[in-house]
Formats: sequence, structure tokens, C-alpha cells
Amino acid sequence: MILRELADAFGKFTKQRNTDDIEVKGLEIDSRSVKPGDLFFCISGFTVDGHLFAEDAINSGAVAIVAEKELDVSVPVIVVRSTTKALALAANVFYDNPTSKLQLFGVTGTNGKTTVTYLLNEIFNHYQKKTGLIGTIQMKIGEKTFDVKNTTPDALFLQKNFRKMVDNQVNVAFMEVSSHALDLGRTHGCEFDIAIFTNLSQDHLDYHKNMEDYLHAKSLLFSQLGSGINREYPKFAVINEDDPVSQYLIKSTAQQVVTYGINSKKANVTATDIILDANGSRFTINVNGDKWHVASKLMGRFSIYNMLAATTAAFCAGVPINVIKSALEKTEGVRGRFEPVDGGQPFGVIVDYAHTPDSLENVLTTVRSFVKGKVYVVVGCGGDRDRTKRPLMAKIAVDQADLAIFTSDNPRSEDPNQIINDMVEGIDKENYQVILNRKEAITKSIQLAKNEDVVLIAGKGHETYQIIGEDTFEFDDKQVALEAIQARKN
Ligand SMILES: CC(=O)N[C@H]1[C@@H](OP(=O)(O)OP(=O)(O)OC[C@H]2O[C@@H](n3ccc(=O)[nH]c3=O)[C@H](O)[C@@H]2O)O[C@H](CO)[C@@H](O)[C@@H]1O[C@H](C)C(=O)N[C@@H](C)C(=O)N[C@H](CCC(=O)O)C(=O)O
Ligand SMILES: Nc1ncnc2c1ncn2[C@@H]1O[C@H](COP(=O)(O)OP(=O)(O)OP(=O)(O)O)[C@@H](O)[C@H]1O
Ligand SMILES: N[C@H](CCC[C@H](N)C(=O)O)C(=O)O
Ligand SMILES: [Mg+2]
Repeated sequence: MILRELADAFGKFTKQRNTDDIEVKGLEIDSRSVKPGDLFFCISGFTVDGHLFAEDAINSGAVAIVAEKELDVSVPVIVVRSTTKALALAANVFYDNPTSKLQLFGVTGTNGKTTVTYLLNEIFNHYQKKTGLIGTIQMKIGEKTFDVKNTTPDALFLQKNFRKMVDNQVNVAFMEVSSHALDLGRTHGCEFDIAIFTNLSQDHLDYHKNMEDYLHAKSLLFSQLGSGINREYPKFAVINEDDPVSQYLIKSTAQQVVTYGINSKKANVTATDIILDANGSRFTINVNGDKWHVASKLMGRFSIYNMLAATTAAFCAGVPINVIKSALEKTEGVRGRFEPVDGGQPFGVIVDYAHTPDSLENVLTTVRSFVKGKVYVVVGCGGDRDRTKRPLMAKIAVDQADLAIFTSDNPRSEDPNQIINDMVEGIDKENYQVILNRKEAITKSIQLAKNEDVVLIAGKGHETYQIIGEDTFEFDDKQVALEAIQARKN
């Protein structure tokens, strides 16, 4: 593509040297991946300033640079106010606006995004559609899976892969839209057709100034809904009416709103006759005066919310309710989300991704509601993340469990001892132990458990690694638990 054709996407810019007729073969944001003919975008990162790598990019063959300031380099430079935004808009043009050729579902909210995208994926696969998915665990294009670094990756990754989806005959895709991504403009240029809100509770206050700021970031998915050119698919905002911020989000969108809920009588799609037990959940979905009974293996009230969110969105997209019902009844749930570990032991072991106060409260309440014996929880808090959630999570753990074992999650650059200190500060109960080493903590909980008890291993869910300092080690809660169960038998 000729650079002139991309330039319109940049908005306001100035040029250092004539850039018009330069042939651009690809776009790149990482100097280490630049190939000859690429246009390199200097991103001012959180860790380093991408402008420092312009020379490296040129040495690897970059034909021009997009930067936020003039640079003394040998190739033309386009100077824009925000390279992140320019990247998003340019990637959209370069890959020929792929999301306008897809029916795109975006799911935002503090908890439940991964689960709702997976449920939607299963519903649409059940409906015989070839689908795409991008989120915390992985990216899927049809049956193929790919690794992702972020829940919502950068704009270049997104547009490149939406193009891949379109080229592979995928015409419906589901993605998690994190508040970071909305705030940083990673999704600029994505044309969402159905925007879904799960819930809002405390997280990420390391990044967002306060809860209002966090909510505002989430609301961008709804205020930007339908602002693109894709008119092929109807636009819907699907909102959890039971959440206290629902009215704020309803007001942020100009598109049609369809709500779901359990408590609110006003919600368009509701769940009634709810029965929750150790085998899963049974409930009636009510849509437009019609009723369907669902028996699902997914446990807990929070799972009903996730199923309602997916049902409402799929229903808006025209999927017949019998297809939705049958997909919900078939689903085994998502890896690392309230996932039972079965090593033949006479007590329950559950691996779950709860890493926020609200999610921990939800899963522990669910465990409590069916356990006959004691509840053990093994939990830590991530380093380089919201510190203020640490004491809240620890309090929930000691309030809800018989014994909490506080351990390391991904300490990252922080001192693991300090993370635990932050957690236990203010706790006046004694039903906890600190075992920093996560393997030892899990093993201890499994040694302690007796018949009818439940061990909940929280925080890392599907993750198969642990980040300590700069190093990433192999670590899989489920595997470690199975080994401990085996060791106990020997
Ligand atoms: C804080 C944050 O969001 N960081 C993201 C950011 O990294 P960064 O700003 O640190 O990048 P950097 O290392 O400073 O580099 C700046 C630029 O220089 C370039 N560079 C760097 C080195 C070099 O040799 N050459 C070079 O060109 C880099 O490619 C980059 O373009 O840009 C990267 C590329 O897009 C992201 O992968 C990275 O996410 C990190 C891994 C992260 O942990 N982010 C979290 C906070 C996050 O975004 N989480 C949300 C929400 C999760 C949820 O709740 O579900 C998410 O969507 O994942
Ligand atoms: N609707 C919900 N309400 C409250 N908690 C939930 C809900 N759904 C899931 N959870 C809890 O949150 C955890 C994470 O769920 P999930 O991965 O679906 O959320 P997410 O929003 O994708 O999280 P992340 O922000 O890490 O991407 C689950 O393991 C469970 O403990
Ligand atoms: N998407 C979340 C995941 C947290 C998972 C937890 N295991 C941790 O590392 O804190 C985050 O990046 O904040
Ligand atoms: Mg997720």
C-alpha cells in the first residue's frame, strides 16, 4: 500500500520529508519484529519509549516512521499527536476495515468476560457458524488456536487477525474488551455490532484513578457502538440491569438497549425458578413472555448472569432459543473457571480465576452453599496490580472459608512478602496461614482436606505459568493439585 493512502487515517499530522509515494509492505510497533518495507510506529510505552527504537527499526528495513515528535533519522517521519491512535486507524485501513465484514460482539465488565465470550462461541458453533474469538485465554479462528499476550491485544494485532478471520470465512467474532484497551484506544476502528456489559466492581485501580474513571472507560464501548460504517448487522447494547451502573451505561449509548437480570423486574430477559446445587443450575429464561427451562452444569448465581448475558446477545443476533438452550445445557464451562479437579479424592478441589474481591466473594459463596464439610481457600494477589484490592480479598477469604492459605499469585516485580503484608493488614481473625510458595500452599491444603471438604484454589485459573520477578516459570494449579492428590494416596 502507498503511504499516501494510509495518511488519511492519521487525522492531523505533519511530515518530515516527502512521504507520499513510499510503498508500505507492513505495519510494526516492535523494532525487533520489523521487516524490510515496514512502517514503524513509535509507541510511548509504560516501560520504555518506542521512539528510542526508531534507528533499530530503520536498520531492519523500516521505510518510514510514525512518531509523536520530530526525529533525526534517515527515513521520512510522520508526526502525529498520538501514535497509538494513528496505529489503530492506520491498521484498520491497511487491513481494509475487516470488522465491517464481521458481526462483532464486544464483552466488557469486571468479571465474566471470558466466560461470556466462550458461551457465545459455543452457542454460535452449535448454530453451525465458523467463529472467531479473542480474549484472556487465547485467540481462536475456527478450530485453530493462537496465543495472546493481553485480554484485548493492541490495535495492530486486532486488525491483522480480524483480517485473517475474514479471509478464513469467519463472519462472527467475540472479543473481550478490557477497560485498558478502551482507554488506550486499542479498539479504535473496531466496528462492534453487539456490546455486552457483565458487571462492575473494584479492580485495576492501579491504572484507573478511581471507580468513575474505570466506569467511564467501560462506557466507551457503548458510546462508540454503531459509530462505524457497518450497517449489515443490527446494533444492540446488552446490559445487566441488576448492576448499579446499568442506567449510566444505558444512557451512554444511542443504540437499542436490551437488558437482562435476575432481580430487576424491568429487565427484558430474566431468569426465574432458580435452583443452584452441587450439580449445577436449573432455571427458566423469560424472553418476551416466552419461557424456556435450562439445566446447566455451570454452578453459582454468577454463572446464571453469564448465561443470561450470552443468551440475550445471541437472541438479539437472531439465534433460535432452542439452539441457545441446547448449547447452554451442553457446555462444560471454561478452563480454569470453577473447574473441578478430579484425582479420585474423597473431597472437592476447584481451580478458579477469581482475582478480584467480587469474584472471590461469588465463588466462595457458591462453594459455601453446597459444601457439607470445611472450605479451604488458597489465594494470593498479583504484583504490579491494584494494591487496594488485596486486603478486601483477604478479608473475604477469612470470612468465607474455614481456613485461608495466603500465597503468591504472580508477584511480578514486587516482593511477595509485601503483597501478603498488604493482604493481611487489618485482618483480626486467625483462620489463615501464610505459605509463600504456591506449590507448597496447594499441597498443604490438599493434605488438610477431609471427606466432604472443598479446596478452592483461586486467582490463576487457566494460567500455566507463574511470574516471579522477571522470570516466568511453568506452573499449573490443576497439575499441582493432581500431583498433591496423588502424593496423598501414596
Ligand atoms: C501497561 C500496559 O498495558 N502495557 C502494555 C503495553 O506495554 P508497554 O507500554 O509496557 O510497552 P513497552 O515495553 O513500554 O514498549 C513501548 C513500545 O516500544 C516497543 N519496543 C520495545 C522494546 C524494543 O526493543 N523495541 C521496541 O520497539 C514496544 O513494542 C512498544 O511498542 O503495550 C504492550 C503491547 O501492546 C502490551 O502487551 C502491554 O501489556 C502488558 C503486558 C500488561 O500487562 N498489560 C495489562 C495491564 C493490561 O493491558 N491488561 C488488560 C486488562 C486485563 C483484564 O482485566 O482482563 C488487558 O487487556 O490485557
Ligand atoms: N458474572 C460474574 N460475576 C462475578 N464473578 C464472576 C462472574 N463470572 C465469573 N466470575 C468470577 O470471575 C472469574 C473470572 O471470570 P472470567 O475469566 O470469565 O472474567 P473476565 O472478566 O474475563 O476476567 P479478566 O478481567 O481477567 O479477563 C471467574 O473465575 C469467577 O471467579
Ligand atoms: N487480567 C488480569 C489477570 C490477573 C490474574 C492474576 N493471576 C494476576 O496475575 O494478578 C490482570 O492482568 O490484572
Ligand atoms: Mg478475561
